[in-house]
Amino acid sequence: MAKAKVTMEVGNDGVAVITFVNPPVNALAIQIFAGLKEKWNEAAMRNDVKAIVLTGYGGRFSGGFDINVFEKVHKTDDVSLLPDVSVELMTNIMEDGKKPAVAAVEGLCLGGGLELALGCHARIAAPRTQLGLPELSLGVLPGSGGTQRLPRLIGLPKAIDMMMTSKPIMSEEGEKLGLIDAVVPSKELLKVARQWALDIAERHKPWMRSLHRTDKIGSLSEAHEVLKLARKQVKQTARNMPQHFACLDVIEEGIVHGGYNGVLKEAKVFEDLVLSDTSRGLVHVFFAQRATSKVPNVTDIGLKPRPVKKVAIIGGGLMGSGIATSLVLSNIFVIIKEINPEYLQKGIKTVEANIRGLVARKKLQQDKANKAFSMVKGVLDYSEFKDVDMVIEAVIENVPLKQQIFIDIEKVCPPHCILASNTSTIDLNVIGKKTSSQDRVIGAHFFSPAHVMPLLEIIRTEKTSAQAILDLMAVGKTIKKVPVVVGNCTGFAVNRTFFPYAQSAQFLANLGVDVYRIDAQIISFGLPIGPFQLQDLAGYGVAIATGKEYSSAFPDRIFKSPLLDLLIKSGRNGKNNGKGYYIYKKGEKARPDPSVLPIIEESRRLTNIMPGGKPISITDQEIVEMILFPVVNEACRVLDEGL
Ligand SMILES: C[C@H](O)CC(=O)SCCNC(=O)CCNC(=O)[C@H](O)C(C)(C)COP(=O)(O)OP(=O)(O)OC[C@H]1O[C@@H](n2cnc3c(N)ncnc32)[C@H](O)[C@@H]1OP(=O)(O)O
Repeated sequence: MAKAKVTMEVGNDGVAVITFVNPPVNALAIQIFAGLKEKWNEAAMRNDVKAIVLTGYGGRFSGGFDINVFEKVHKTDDVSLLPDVSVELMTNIMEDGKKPAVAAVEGLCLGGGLELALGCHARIAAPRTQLGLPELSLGVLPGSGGTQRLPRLIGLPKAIDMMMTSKPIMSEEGEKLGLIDAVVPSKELLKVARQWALDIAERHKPWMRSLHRTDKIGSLSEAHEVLKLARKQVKQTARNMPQHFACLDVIEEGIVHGGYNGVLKEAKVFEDLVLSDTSRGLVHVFFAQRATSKVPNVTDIGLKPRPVKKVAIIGGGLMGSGIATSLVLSNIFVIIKEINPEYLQKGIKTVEANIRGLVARKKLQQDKANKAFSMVKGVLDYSEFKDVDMVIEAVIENVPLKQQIFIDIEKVCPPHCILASNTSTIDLNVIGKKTSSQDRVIGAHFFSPAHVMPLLEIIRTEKTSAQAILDLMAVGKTIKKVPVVVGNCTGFAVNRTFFPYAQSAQFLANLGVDVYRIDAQIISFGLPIGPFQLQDLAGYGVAIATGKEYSSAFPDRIFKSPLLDLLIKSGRNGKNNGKGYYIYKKGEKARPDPSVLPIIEESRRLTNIMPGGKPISITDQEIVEMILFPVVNEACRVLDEGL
């Protein structure tokens, strides 16, 4: 990787083009800011420079501030490692400087990158450039004036939405909103930006300082209403996220006391947030997610992923149809095999419903949906398996059935075909035992709903070849999942880590703690639903089947509760039949079902673990710890065993 640097070239037209160079995403490292300051000051001083164009090297403007610096701050607790650029560089030198500056943005323009562009006096973009302020997803807020300048350019509601969701928009939308002054073909980007900068210098175009604008913000009372609504939404969607509330406070400061005061408060709050536990956690997640794409002896031995164009899914149930949906949405041809026309029809209909759901939620355009519909085909036998590149078996968790399927597919598929199973618990060596192709046997564990959840757990055995692992990782990336390669054990890494979660919840319920209180505390801690509602959603059959696997694999740390059996006996099966710990009615929110309480009482009577026969007294904090600490312990075991 080239060393981070900033270059400047002054043309005969009197425009200085300042370029920052730090591939692959031109992250704004400390030396980039130092270089920018130096070059900007030089351009300001030189008589032959009339205007400035700011751009990024290699077709990507910038992926934002260098996140490695956050990591260093987290290790040292030393916030002085953060560059102090918001006021001095971006406001005083750039925005209030004596020469006009135009940002020429392309590819990526995120975080601090967009903030640099906002500090310029106009922005020209190439088509489909991503523009966004994703800082909240790292536990911080935009720290270089973004909280102040973005609302002033595009209005409060849209600016708040972009910051709260951390989702980028495209330059075409940016142009409509007033964030971008013109979208031009990539090859004309610099030419147009240069001319634009000269036009500003000669007063043919307005010299706009974003921080001084007020025209898009509306009246104070309107702004208060927008902020009130935003706070209400955050309470529902991110109630434990300090950065969301802090960001709204900082925006409000600028609305009430002016942009400059907003920038000052922003810088102060930014430092506080960098040191928060939330930021430490989310920055860890950022690097950890990327580290998953580097697997020793797989991604570093010069192998190239082979193309996977056609995939067969065996079983068109909830998982199979969800996986099929993911694949066809990424232009991979899918055949779904079922055992009878009725099941097959149901599977195909589920794929169609999944795709239609995305269109209805405006996440997919109709023409792309039509293309996806055309990529899936249902079959009842193996005759179309002769040219598939991968099979993903997604039938019920039944060892003999899976073994037979693997014997069959080994016979009918081409020799390069990857033989994958979507099992969530069963040992892959057992599944592939009766084949002689164990180097091609691999786990492809998706999470329900498979077309929505990003995680793809890839399970390797000692015999799985590096090529098969690499191919599945590449498919995972193509279908926009986060593929994580793990070792083979009961429950693999994810469910193995989480089995104590349901166990502890059952343990507490049998100790007399109210199940709805437990769910509420876990939600309040930040999980989307609690353990009992999760059981309702997954169905009790799954919990009982997997529970048996864990009992035999880890007998020394199992709590056996009769509650699920009692629930099933009383005709309950969770969301499936509308009756579980909660009542489920179409179109209504799930609500607690008081008639379940005698069944829980019966379970308590049978387990008889309440001290003195009375419910234990426990604080809310202890509930969270009793449920999640065992999960942390199990995660440590998973790491310790090298899985
Ligand atoms: C003061 C400011 O307000 C504060 C900030 O700006 S905070 C930073 C805000 N920016 C962000 O959150 C963007 C983070 N980056 C991303 O979302 C994505 O990397 C991206 C959309 C830019 C590119 O995605 P993609 O092309 O898939 O590449 P991806 O694999 O993620 O990244 C490529 C490499 O660049 C690194 N990288 C990406 N953005 C980075 C950043 N802002 N800082 C440091 N490294 C970064 C990645 O770690 C990865 O490194 P690796 O190859 O060694 O693993």
